[in-house]
Amino acid sequence: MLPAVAASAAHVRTGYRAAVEAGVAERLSGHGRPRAVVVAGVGASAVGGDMLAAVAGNGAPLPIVRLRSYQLPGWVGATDLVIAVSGSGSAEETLSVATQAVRRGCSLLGVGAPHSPLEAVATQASAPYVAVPVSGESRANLWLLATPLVVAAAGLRLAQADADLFERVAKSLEDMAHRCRPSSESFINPGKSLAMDLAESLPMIWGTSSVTSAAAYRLACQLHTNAKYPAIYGELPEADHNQVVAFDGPMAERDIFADTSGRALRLVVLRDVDEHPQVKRRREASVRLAHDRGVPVTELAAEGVHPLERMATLIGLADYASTYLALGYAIDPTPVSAITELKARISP
Ligand SMILES: O=P(O)(O)OC[C@H]1O[C@@H](O)[C@@H](O)[C@@H](O)[C@@H]1O
Repeated sequence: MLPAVAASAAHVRTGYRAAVEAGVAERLSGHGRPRAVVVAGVGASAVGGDMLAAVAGNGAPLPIVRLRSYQLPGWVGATDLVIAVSGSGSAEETLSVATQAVRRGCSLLGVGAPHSPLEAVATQASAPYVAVPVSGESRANLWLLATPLVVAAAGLRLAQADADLFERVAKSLEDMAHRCRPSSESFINPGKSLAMDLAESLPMIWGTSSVTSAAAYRLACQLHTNAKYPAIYGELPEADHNQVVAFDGPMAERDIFADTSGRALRLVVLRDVDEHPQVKRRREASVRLAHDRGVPVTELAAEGVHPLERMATLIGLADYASTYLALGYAIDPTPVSAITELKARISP
């Protein structure tokens, strides 16, 4: 998994080139804006939808809906764009949605493995398809799958994203890869030190904007799949209306992992420069509340100007930390046997 994480910068460059070669921006800008954009995908392939929505931001002139299931909502029709993303090109939920989109006459854009069932659906519908050279698990190819979606957002004029931006993002992921390289010791390696913070804890991971919430969800999912580890995802302000009460609960009072004193619960807050002023106040107050109750807190700040750069700093770190946490527990980060077994159990 570590080599795949280290390849993130290369994946941004390859994903960008693939999207440009497939003419994504031109093909999407040629039709005028759709009424709504639906991004369909599950697991790691769905994260690009969160990233697209975050780069488009709150001021987006149309709804951007993330769909992580089988059925296209009834309101979706011919004036809408459905973007179907699947690393393998064969996730049943995504294929089901892509097929319904074609049947309803929606515009379709596919992103995923070449020569896959998803490519066949797109090709048969004469829809654009960005074939990216996915190798192994989709989560190890996030940037190959997500970068074309940001190119699509730029094509739809939902975000500013040019070649320079993708190069800056690639450089920032390279920088993270250097700082998190295996030979670098924990005290200067942010990936290892975050893994040490998370170890022996039940992390409650909060985003404070669409940018850092996308990264928070990615961190939680990477903890599950790489480290086979539980985590609770939340975002402010919503988490202040429910999850915050866990600061007073049993997980905050004792360490379920050991007989030693200490606390299981840990609050992990992913900060952003672009927070609603009330969310900023809520974040500061929540962190103080956690401190007052002795709940340990890890605060991480997204760095950069463009939302994609800010997501890259946190996602790059999340990918390393989750892999180092797995390795710290002597767990192989790559296999996901529970998912494989589950798929086998429901296969006809
Ligand atoms: O990413 P695709 O291939 O669409 O598959 C969807 C998801 O399937 C799951 O069961 C896992 O394997 C995920 O890593 C993957 O993202």
